[in-house]
Amino acid sequence: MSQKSEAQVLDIRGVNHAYGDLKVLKGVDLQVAAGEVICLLGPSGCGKTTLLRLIAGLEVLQQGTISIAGSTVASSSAHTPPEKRGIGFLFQDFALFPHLSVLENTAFGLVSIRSREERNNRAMEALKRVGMSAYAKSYPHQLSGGQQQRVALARALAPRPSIVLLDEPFSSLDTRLRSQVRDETLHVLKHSGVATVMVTHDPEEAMFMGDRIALMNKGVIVQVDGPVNLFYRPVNAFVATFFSDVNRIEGVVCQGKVATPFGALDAQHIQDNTVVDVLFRPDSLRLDIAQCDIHGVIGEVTASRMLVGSTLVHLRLEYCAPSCPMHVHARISGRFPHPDGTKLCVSLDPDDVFIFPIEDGDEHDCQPCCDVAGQNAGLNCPVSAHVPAGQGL
Ligand SMILES: Nc1ncnc2c1ncn2[C@@H]1O[C@H](COP(=O)(O)OP(=O)(O)OP(=O)(O)O)[C@@H](O)[C@H]1O
Repeated sequence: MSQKSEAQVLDIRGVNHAYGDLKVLKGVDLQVAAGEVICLLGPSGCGKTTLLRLIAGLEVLQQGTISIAGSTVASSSAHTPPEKRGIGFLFQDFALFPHLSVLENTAFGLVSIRSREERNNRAMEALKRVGMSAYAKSYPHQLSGGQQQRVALARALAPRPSIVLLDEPFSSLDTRLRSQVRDETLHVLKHSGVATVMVTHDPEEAMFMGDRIALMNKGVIVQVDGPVNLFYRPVNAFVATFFSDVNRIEGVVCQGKVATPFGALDAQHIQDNTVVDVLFRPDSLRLDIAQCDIHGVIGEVTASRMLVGSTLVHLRLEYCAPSCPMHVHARISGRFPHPDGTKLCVSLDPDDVFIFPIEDGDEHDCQPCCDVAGQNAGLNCPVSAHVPAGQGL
């Protein structure tokens, strides 16, 4: 390993990787600091596992460099084998050896320690950290899924690695156990001060676990940021739609504005005639049994469904009807008392709206349309759709 003086524990620069003609990673840069948990998130096939395998050394790097704790472990001319990279692994299926006890499993990666007693002490220390020391003599088949996961975490941490790599570590656990185990895992990782890279395809899990999230799409990191910025300051429609359901209105910027049922929204930063997505989350809509002012539009409840702690309300907006029928979802906290068919005033806080040019959209000429009051507003008539979370646009 060649020496470098890098402040970050993990430093990935300019990584490109292909399987035959399939370009899987395209110019990936990523840095991870000690004690930081970073989640690689993205749709199936975007390249998360390939990136993790390259960091681990399970895949030979084709282009770029990967440095760990200041040493280059992979480049076009160097490949440090996985066992010499100072990495701990935690896989989906935990990969515990069935014929070894919990203590023996945990001590497995400590071969560099000659003294058996010292190895066992170190393994016990790791088991204590995850609350499993009382099970040291048990075998994996005698443990629950959550206990097996804790042993696997102890085994990953026992050699005191600089980085732990976790590949969908909670996916084999049922929903209730999963939230408990991931909470415990987060505390253990943060307490140990190790740098962590975790692959997940679940946005909520990434937000729960990650100090930062690298959101990937088609082999590229689209945005790497803290969960709050990803949620409230998405760089494009893909990011905005990945973390929650959104309502989508397609419109055209005319005179620096885009027409919506909630009034003409400011889009000065986008060129006139550009086709745009206007995106807003269901919980950004306000529903009132009251007269609408210029910022609201009448909506008829077509259905409502109680979810955990909130209700999703389906609404048909009376906007330019029948030429622009609009279906939107609102999410209100707790129970929704109104039956289907109720007419409500639906309004939207303009600060909760994201407007992005549609990347492959054609330019449209501005055509006269109607405003909230049904008058000609000189703006294009938009169309609406609802985008489920995790799909991306
Ligand atoms: N060994 C391989 N040989 C050929 N193609 C591969 C190989 N491994 C992965 N791929 C392809 O590379 C692309 C990226 O795969 P990768 O497993 O990195 O994605 P991912 O984001 O982890 O997906 P998932 O969430 O479904 O696991 C996919 O199209 C996959 O089919």
